Amino acid sequence: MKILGGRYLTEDELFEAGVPTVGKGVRVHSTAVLVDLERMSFGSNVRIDPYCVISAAGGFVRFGSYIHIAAQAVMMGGEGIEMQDFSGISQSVCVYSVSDDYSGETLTNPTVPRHLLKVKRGTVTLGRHVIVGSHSVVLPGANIAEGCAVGALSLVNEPLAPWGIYAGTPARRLKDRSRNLLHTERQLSAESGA
Ligand SMILES: CC(=O)SCCNC(=O)CCNC(=O)[C@H](O)C(C)(C)COP(=O)(O)OP(=O)(O)OC[C@H]1O[C@@H](n2cnc3c(N)ncnc32)[C@H](O)[C@@H]1OP(=O)(O)O
Repeated sequence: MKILGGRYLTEDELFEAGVPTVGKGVRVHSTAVLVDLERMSFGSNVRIDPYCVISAAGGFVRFGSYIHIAAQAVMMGGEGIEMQDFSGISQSVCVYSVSDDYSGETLTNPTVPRHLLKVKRGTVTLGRHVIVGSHSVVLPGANIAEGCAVGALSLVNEPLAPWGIYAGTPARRLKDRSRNLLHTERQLSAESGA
């Protein structure tokens, strides 16, 4: 496939740049901005598309295997973000493990000295087989359990129970999600000899 504009960096380049743990088949687009590589880890078959911004500063960002981060996604891992195997976020999804306090009790934004801020913090885990639709926002502590799908333009502000299809602002459970994909996962394992 010919691509005009940027290129995908490989796992070897990431390792040389300082990521301590990188599996096989990892591709990170050269326009993506990754902050604090030493606090990141990558399983195998991870793809990060153009213009993503991913920060592990002060926390961590951990990617399992078969992970897709679509273009222009933002991940703020100051408290810690984990994406488990086969999870993915679509274009322009924002995942925050830290957020300013919007109540008006304190000043906000990172130009202000830290001791005058009251930042909300909470690790975020996207469980196995989670997919989050385009332009959604995931707030600190809003863990998304295994097997969930989140619709486009949703706000996830609290933990979601497993194997549901959720959507809306705030996200509500629409229905259960099929588990047939687990058969396909077994097929993939068989085909790849894993
Ligand atoms: C890397 C990539 O993946 S790139 C592609 C990115 N793709 C996306 O972002 C697509 C995400 N998909 C969606 O948002 C879908 O609408 C889904 C998965 C949430 C639901 O799809 P379906 O299961 O077909 O449900 P359906 O369209 O029947 O909708 C069910 C109800 O939820 C509502 N609904 C569907 N999607 C949303 C949404 N994103 N936000 C709010 N409400 C929604 C529908 O209006 C409908 O409401 P009603 O029962 O009152 O009429």
